[in-house]
Amino acid sequence: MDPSAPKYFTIIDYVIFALLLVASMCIGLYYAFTGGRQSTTREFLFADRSMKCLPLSLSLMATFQSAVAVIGTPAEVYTNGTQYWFIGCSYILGLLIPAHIFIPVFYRLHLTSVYQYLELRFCKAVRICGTVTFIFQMVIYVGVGIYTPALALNAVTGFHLWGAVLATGLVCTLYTTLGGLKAVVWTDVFQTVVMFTGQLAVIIVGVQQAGGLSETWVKVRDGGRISGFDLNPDPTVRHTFWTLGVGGVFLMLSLYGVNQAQVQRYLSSRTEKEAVMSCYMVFPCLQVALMLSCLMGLVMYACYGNNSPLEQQYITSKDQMVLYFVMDMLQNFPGLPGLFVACLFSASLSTISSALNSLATVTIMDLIKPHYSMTEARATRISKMLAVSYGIICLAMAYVVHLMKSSVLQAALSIFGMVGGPLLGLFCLGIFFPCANSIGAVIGLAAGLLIAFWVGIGGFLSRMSSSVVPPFNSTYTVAAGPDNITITAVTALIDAARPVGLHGFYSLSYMWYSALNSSTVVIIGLIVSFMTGRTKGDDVASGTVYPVMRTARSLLYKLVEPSACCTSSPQHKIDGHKEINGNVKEDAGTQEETETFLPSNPVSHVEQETSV
Ligand SMILES: CC(C)(CO)[C@@H](O)C(=O)NCCC(=O)O
Ligand code: NA
Repeated sequence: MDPSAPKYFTIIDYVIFALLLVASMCIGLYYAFTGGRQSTTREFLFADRSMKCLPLSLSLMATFQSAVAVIGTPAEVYTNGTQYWFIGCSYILGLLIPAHIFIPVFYRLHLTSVYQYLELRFCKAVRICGTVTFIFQMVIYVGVGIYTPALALNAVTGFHLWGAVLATGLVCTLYTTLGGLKAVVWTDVFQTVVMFTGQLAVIIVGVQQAGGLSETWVKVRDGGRISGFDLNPDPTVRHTFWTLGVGGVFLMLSLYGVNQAQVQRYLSSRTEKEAVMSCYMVFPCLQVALMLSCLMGLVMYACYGNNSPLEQQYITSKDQMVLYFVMDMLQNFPGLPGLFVACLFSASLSTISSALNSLATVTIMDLIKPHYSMTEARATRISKMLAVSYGIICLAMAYVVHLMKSSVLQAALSIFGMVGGPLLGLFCLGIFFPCANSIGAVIGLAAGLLIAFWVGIGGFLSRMSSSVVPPFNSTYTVAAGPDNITITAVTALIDAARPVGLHGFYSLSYMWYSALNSSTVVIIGLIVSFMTGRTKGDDVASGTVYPVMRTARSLLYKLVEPSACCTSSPQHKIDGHKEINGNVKEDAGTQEETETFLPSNPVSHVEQETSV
């Protein structure tokens, strides 16, 4: 069989793919006609604040796990080995910190959007800056998310590119608009199952094709694809333990700590405890997702070795490799290519739907409702119209992404770092530094975004202009053979041309973008705050600052004298009365036992939502 021949779908493949879209639509319709029939913003945007932790954790994982991860990660592991897997280390702190710092602060404030926090802590202007930045980030990201699976499918099977883009965009917009957050979360659960099943099926068949488990292992080991800890401290090396394990923590914080899509899920939990639990349960889910995609890369290597289909010019980019592999290896298994394509689109649908719902939420809660008084029914109608509009905007964005060319994984993670990083810095400035003021916050955010785009775009352009040099430094030796000499030569060349000055700055690993940009916001924010008259402790709305020193002291106290652990709760300061839009609200968190705090009267939440 000619390996360069286009691979075609059988009828079963089309049926499986269609089933995915139909099932997702049905879940949307179900939630459109049950419960409160999506007639309030509380139901449409917050799933009645009644979600349990299991569906939430799967949904939290699915939100930032799109086709980008499903096809980008294996391609990365195929070309550069398993170093990327160390990003899994960053999940520990990247989830513990949100669970114990961000969730308690946000949940107890009964926020309607995470940007409302910025108004409580700083002022309205900071809130709007945060919202606009978020919208910008998510619209670009969704563009990448819609376009990626469609492009891969088109390149490998000849499936109509814009047909696939339109089908995903429209189906997703429809069920998001009809079924609200409940539909978004439950389709996420269903789609996660499809995603894992598809990946697992391909891995199993792939191992079989490669000649069994031990054969697979020997091939990837001999091919140098198993990477050890790379402890090179050089921040310009793309992937090392430090860039992934430490830089990755900041990336994770920007996604799982302060991103509206995720915070909205925490806020829609029945209780704070359930929100914290869901955050904990994301950990194993994310590890499974990471493992499956890394294994897929290894299996692919075991099957093709160094004769990649890219090398043989059957495909034109790294990002088409996974799908080519699936169509190539799974030809004799009718239905499996369809299952994998369903897996790919599941990954993207779950991302797009979360993004559309969160975009509608911030637009109505942060940009529209504070300025116009309106009835609940009208607000819900507008939210639905917003979800549709953002669906269309993101489709348009897919076309813009079509015009850019970059490895999708790096592109997506760079967007998170360049736009999500400064936002993370803004929230950290508010939560950890009581002295920071509004002017500091706005100028800090602006400075963070400026540095982000300077380094991000500078790096992109300088990589473009020097594209003869591979964009990565491989620190392990690739398979022994005559090629070794050229590889050594190239490595020496890279070392000789070790970037200095501005170029050193531009060649910063994209995995550090989040850390760099969030620190810029905090540092500039603090400097400006001190220059313009820092906020005095009493002027900060209570509940908006996390008592770092107090917590540290009580932790220390616990260590020294374990019996005294129950007498001092570190969270005393983040409760009490606080002002929301001029009304002093009773906060249930004033109770001594914050652990047992349950929102006893759900009706009061409705009032708060509509009062904003
Ligand atoms: C963001 C992480 C690292 C963790 O969630 C991972 O899911 C990932 O690499 N995502 C890439 C972006 C995407 O899949 O859309
Ligand atoms: Na997803």
